[in-house]
Amino acid sequence: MSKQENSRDKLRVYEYAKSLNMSSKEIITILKRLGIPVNNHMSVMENDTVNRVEKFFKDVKANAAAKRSAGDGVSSADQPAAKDAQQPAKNDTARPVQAAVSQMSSTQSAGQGAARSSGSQHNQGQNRHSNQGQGSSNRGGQNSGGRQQGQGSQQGGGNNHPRNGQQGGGYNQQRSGQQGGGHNQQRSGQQGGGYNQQRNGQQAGGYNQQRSGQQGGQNRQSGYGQGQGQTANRGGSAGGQNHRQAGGADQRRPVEQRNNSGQNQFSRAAASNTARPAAGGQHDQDRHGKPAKPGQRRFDDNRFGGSSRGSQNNRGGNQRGNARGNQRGRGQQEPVKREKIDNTPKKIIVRGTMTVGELAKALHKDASEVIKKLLFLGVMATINQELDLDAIQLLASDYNVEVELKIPVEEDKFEQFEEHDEAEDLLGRPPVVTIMGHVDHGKTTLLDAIRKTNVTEGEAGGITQHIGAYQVEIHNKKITFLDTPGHAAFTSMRARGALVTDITIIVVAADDGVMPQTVEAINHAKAAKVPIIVAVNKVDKEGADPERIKQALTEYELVPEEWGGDTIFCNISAKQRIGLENLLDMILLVAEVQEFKANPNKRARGTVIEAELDKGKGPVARVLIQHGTLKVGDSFVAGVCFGRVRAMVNDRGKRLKEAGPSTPVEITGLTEVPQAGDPFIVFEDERKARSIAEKRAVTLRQSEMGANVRVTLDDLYKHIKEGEIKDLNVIIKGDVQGSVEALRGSLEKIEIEGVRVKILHQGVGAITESDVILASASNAIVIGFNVRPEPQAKNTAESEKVDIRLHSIIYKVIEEIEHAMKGMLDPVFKENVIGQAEVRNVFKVSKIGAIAGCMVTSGKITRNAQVRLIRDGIVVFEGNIESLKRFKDDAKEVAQGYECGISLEKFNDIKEGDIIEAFVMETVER
Ligand SMILES: Nc1nc2c(ncn2[C@@H]2O[C@H](COP(=O)(O)OP(=O)(O)OP(=O)(O)O)[C@@H](O)[C@H]2O)c(=O)[nH]1
Repeated sequence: MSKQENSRDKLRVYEYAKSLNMSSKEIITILKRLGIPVNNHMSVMENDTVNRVEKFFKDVKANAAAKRSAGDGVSSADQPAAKDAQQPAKNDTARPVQAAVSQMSSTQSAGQGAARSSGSQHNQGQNRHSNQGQGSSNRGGQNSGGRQQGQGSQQGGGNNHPRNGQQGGGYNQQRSGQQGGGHNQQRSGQQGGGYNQQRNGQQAGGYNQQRSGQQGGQNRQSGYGQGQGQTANRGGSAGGQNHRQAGGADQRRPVEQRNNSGQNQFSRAAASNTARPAAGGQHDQDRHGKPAKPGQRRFDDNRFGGSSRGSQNNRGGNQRGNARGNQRGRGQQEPVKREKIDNTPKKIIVRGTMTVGELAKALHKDASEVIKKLLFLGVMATINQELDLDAIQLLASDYNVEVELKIPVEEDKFEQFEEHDEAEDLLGRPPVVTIMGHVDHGKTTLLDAIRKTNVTEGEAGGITQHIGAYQVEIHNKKITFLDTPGHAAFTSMRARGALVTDITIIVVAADDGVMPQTVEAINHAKAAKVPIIVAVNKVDKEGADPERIKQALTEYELVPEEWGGDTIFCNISAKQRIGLENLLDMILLVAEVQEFKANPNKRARGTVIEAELDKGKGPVARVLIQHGTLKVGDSFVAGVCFGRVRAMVNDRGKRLKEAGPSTPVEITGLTEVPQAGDPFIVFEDERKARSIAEKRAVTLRQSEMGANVRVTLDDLYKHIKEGEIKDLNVIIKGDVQGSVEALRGSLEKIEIEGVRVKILHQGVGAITESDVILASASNAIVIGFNVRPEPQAKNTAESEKVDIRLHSIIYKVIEEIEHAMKGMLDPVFKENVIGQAEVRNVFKVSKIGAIAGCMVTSGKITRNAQVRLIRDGIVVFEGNIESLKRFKDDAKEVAQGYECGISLEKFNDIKEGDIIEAFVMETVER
């Protein structure tokens, strides 16, 4: 208590508990019982709290005293030692409290529960004995161990006495219940007999074994306590027996003590027997399953009883042996505390999360001890529970153990690692170039022309292989070209997290000019922040006007250098092979400025450009090495596949033993076919590669099943609030340039809480798959203004979880975006397209107007659905159905695969080939 007084203002639960020789958990339990809020052992106890707890103790003591005095009358008949047993109680204020706590803490672990119940079955006899034991040891006053026992039994004693005559079980139940997981262990380090009693129950399965091994001396002295403890520990099927046996043994042991040192054990035993004939008899019955002769019994109990226990639990047996030895040698004076050798390591190396068991092993601790510590931290953990780094560090610091983190990043998420190289390890590497542009502007011709123009000497004559990329050499410098032209391929790789391109070449045919896909390509390159070189192609053609191209591209912020901009323009003819060298020089120039570098002296990392199942070679992957050097025999992971490089060839079909940064190679030796865009990385051995690939496969499946990770207007506000989003990326597609421009202008004006709308791409026409892929790669939303997504785009949007918003009124778009940014999107309606019908014929009927003879191509058309008429991806009408007929009859709905006649309310301009899309508005829960 003095401690409290000294530092009352900052008294923590554990300090208070310590001052009472109790565990924090017990105090916490009391606090909770008293309705005082408490978090853990570190919680501060206010004066008032301490007073209330002390009052609680007093009440408990008073109750116990009352019970004792009531019980004395009963117990004195069978237990002459009972009074003595009470005396030590006075010395130990904590004990009754513990008993009280034990009563309360019935919500302990299952193991404890088991222990408790078995204890209660077997302990009836024990209780009685323990009381006797206490009593006699106290009377003798020979040793403190005896006294402690007395204390321990006293709590029980108080409760027991009345029960002894009637039922010993109650007492034990309490005691055993009292002791939750690890507490008792700790306590046993400090205390003798009384403890052990408690430990007994406390320790379901295993704990005690160790404990008792360490604390033989104490246990011995405490006698019955020890016995109980051991028996409880042993638990399991033998538990029942053990209890009984222990009971017998325990009973005797205190008697030995009592009967004092110097006498031989047998006679002591005999004395003890005579002291409690009834109890002894009962025990023996328990133990042997039949009544035995008293004299023999005692001998057996002391010796063989002990060893029989020992045979079930070697440590227990030894312990007892030691204890006996100690007892004799020391004349039962002092409880011998065997020094616990502290083999706690100074430092542990942590390579990631660990299970409780693993951590305990690393700390050279008993798992139960670690579990106990976790309990104090408010974490219920099992031995197989994984602990995160914080928990590991916290626990280690509790043991004063330093933690050295050697975490090789999360190896299974290797695409997220950033390569860190010392500047001196970095060497120049060839730039990786992608060619993009509008259809037929000459991308393929250019790729072929470059490939043929520059064949590396020495490799000349090799068979050109299509491996998704190739290298050319000019002025002794290499350039790598990815030979899948087109921005869709480029962006779908980017959407998969692969950034392989260093430079993009936008090919524009000088005779054609800037076309929609040229703009798309520019926007894709810009979104990926990759430098652009414009190749004005087909300059050989009549009517070619490169200047016009330059002019047109200024609109897209591609301003030629001669006009004060920073974009390189090269006039070429891919077909005539004019200007190619200049183009390659320009690529090298950009590369020089950008200083593309990599460390070739480490394990390889790259990206799968293509992969397929080859009939002869099995799974084949074409990989662009981006860091390090790939060697034949290397084990690797590609996406969720793993393998070992069996053979490696370059784009000339030449077999390579190793390949450095920016080299495209085709490798065999995979177990499965990865996907284009998959990350590729080498691991030290195949076993590791396999386990990482397996982990990745699981993660992939989980993420596929998981929630939408892309931004949608519905969760935009959440992302903004969490600071994840600074720009809302938007792609606009509209029916006419005017409305697209108007929409762009209005959207760009929006700025809410520092978040702005950034238009990544805009265009006229239906929403294409390429738009969706760009949105997916750039975490953008797509706004369709009077346009619809193409079927393929719709599917991709669904699979990529890209949010497409379709509107026909500008202010509604603005309102929706603004509301989304403010987190105020009304939980109103969401359009649900229920079906589409294709107009096959149009019949003009006087008075009625146009009737569209349709085929329902998907879903269904219902009479009361709203509809929109779509022509070439553009919405030309939105309204209601006037009539829906199957042949001559009105129909409520017409399903997919059936023909029907549809007339639209106040709209007759229906044409063959139009699509009638039916939709209903549904309320959506946000
Ligand atoms: N006159 C002339 N024709 C060219 C030139 N480059 C390409 N062509 C022709 O333009 C046509 C289209 O060329 P491709 O290389 O197939 O164009 P692309 O951009 O790859 O086309 P897609 O693969 O459909 O996107 C072919 O008939 C080529 O012969 C050039 O420099 N001059």
